[in-house]
Amino acid sequence: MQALMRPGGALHIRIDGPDGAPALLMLNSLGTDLRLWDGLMPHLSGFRVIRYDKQGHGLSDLWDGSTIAAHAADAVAVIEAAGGPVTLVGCSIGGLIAQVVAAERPNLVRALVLSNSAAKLGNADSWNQRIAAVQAGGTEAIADAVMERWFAAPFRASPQLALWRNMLARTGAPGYIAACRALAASDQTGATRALRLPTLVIAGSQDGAAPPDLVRATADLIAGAEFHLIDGAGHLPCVETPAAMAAILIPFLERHA
Ligand SMILES: O=C(O)CC1=CCC(=O)O1
Repeated sequence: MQALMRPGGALHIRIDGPDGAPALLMLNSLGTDLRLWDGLMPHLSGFRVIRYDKQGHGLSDLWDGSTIAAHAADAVAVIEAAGGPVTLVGCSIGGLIAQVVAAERPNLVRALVLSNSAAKLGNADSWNQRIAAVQAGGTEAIADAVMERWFAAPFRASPQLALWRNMLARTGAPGYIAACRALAASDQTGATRALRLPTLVIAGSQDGAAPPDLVRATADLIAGAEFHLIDGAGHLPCVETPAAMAAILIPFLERHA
């Protein structure tokens, strides 16, 4: 296991793939850890894949995770520790963090992939309601409702659902709440409209958290961005439909990473 020390604590990071291969930095969604990408990894053998647990998630400490800027600073530290420019692949809040890194540190970013993400996700009221529910009952209290947003019905009927539900329900309330506060306060619309780098945007037709129209509206902000809809996928296509996601992702990475 590998740790990256930050001023406030340790980030759990993992790097797979050959040194010298084009580097990808994977940025996880809310309530998940770096295992989010396990299903996609067999498709990414030609790349150096850098993953980490964001603050308050997985094995990483929590010290300052209540702003997107703090999470973006962690992502920049991971890129610098890994030695240089990467393609960012962010899912949901991970895509929001990616947009901030791309806007503020363009020299560190070759290309941008936003999966099931947007320049603004949800609104302050909905995040504050979620924070109140987690304060009252922990992440267990919201787990069933979140599974409905994460996955389409066929995946929810599979045995794997229990494991993803456990991942969420075992995420500590402080880290989860901090990330919700970051989401409540974040709107990247202006900065994302100014992005000028190769960008791929992916949506899932069954996504209950970042519906396709919202995701497409963010693609429309970025000059030249490619938009793809995965039919039948929910909020986490890297889990639910990794082969379909790879069929979109790999040609883009071969051109731009
Ligand atoms: O938990 C959800 O509803 C889905 C989600 C929103 C932001 C994120 O990262 O995941």
